[in-house]
Amino acid sequence: MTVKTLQELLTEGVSGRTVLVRSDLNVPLENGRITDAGRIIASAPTIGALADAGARVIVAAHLGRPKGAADSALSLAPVAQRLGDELERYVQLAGDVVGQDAQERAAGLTEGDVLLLENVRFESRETSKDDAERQALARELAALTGTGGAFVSDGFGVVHRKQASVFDVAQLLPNYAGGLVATEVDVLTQLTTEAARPYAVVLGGSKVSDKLAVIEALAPKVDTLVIGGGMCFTFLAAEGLQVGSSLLQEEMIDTCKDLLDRYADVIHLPVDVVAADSFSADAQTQTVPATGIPEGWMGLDVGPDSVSRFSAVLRNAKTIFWNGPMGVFEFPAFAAGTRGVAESIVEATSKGAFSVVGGGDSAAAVRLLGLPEDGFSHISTGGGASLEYLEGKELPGISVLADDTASEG
Ligand SMILES: Nc1ncnc2c1ncn2[C@@H]1O[C@H](COP(=O)(O)OP(=O)(O)OP(=O)(O)O)[C@@H](O)[C@H]1O
Ligand SMILES: O=C(O)[C@H](O)COP(=O)(O)O
Repeated sequence: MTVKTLQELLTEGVSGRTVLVRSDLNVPLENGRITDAGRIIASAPTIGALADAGARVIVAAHLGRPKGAADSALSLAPVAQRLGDELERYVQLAGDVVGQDAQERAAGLTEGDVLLLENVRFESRETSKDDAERQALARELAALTGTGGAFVSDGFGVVHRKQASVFDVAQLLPNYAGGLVATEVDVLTQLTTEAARPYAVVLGGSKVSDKLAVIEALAPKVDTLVIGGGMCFTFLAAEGLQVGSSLLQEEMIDTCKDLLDRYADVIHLPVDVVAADSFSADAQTQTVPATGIPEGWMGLDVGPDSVSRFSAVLRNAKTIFWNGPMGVFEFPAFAAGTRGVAESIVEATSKGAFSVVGGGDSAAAVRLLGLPEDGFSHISTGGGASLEYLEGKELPGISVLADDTASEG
């Protein structure tokens, strides 16, 4: 498998060529303001290196999940501005994805210019299940690069999606792995091939259904699997406990029961929870044992005893992968579990452990809670993508890079 790197493209020379870069600039927004620019900051070096080398750079990216039509609330305008600040150069924003404005702007680019296309998911063909529809959009994206064009895949957070700007376009242009994708793959490979023991995985977040496959894949390979966040209540219910009105995926209870039977020694669940009488920042709260969540109350964070137990294991781990917050960290009253677990991971890292944070929300939690980013060995830009990589699934946006027919043609 030959995957060409950004460095190889730069060595070939990009001056005067148009390079299409797929980045993951899907950042959280609140009232149109970016609350965490991590993905923009991580994407800037590849775009900057190409622009500095004289390429005409066109960036394709998505924001949120628009329904295949323009939606002003999901415009990339704030992202273009922030990316420009990061690159210290003007980033133009096209008014569409492959329409007249994008075409005219692409044709007018000069060396070192950066053009961000409007949210690529405003085009319904981007996410279409119909190969022909996606390929048609991919042809229009590739056409923006004109003669001598190239494609750089740098949106690690989206490489698990078989979408036009991630997968199909890579088959139409000489393709290269961007610096961010290369780094992410290198780091995650260390977790799958040479993890030092004890190896602990911490999973939280809200959807147990999304993470069951990764639990199934990782449980036999790790020493400890800590489960917190909204997903722990389906496991607690599988142990026969009452979980009040906590998040519960009833259809998953049997599967969780089966996992608990098979991996009883590996899986660690909370022993206490911070319960609330409503899902709000100023709810009434009480800390209760996991065996005694009152009717009508919902667990919104793991409790202090759970944090102590989780921390005792995590402090001694040599490899740690963490995906998903332990509680509703966005509300200060329910942030202590996430903070406590994160601090133990930082402590383990300072003693030599290799730690990776994967997941948009977990990475945002690290920054929003003011934890030191350099306290972790690596903060991945990919949530679903890093989980699917660890599950051993094929990632379309990576495997397509091995198909270098376009580069040889
Ligand atoms: N006990 C809980 N009840 C309800 N929601 C919770 C609970 N604990 C955590 N959450 C919510 O889970 C959300 C994060 O879940 P998610 O599974 O999306 O995390 P992630 O994998 O880090 O993110 P991403 O999928 O964006 O990469 C947060 O918004 C948090 O508030
Ligand atoms: O936020 C993410 O995990 C990536 O940007 C992918 O977004 P998606 O889950 O909407 O495809």
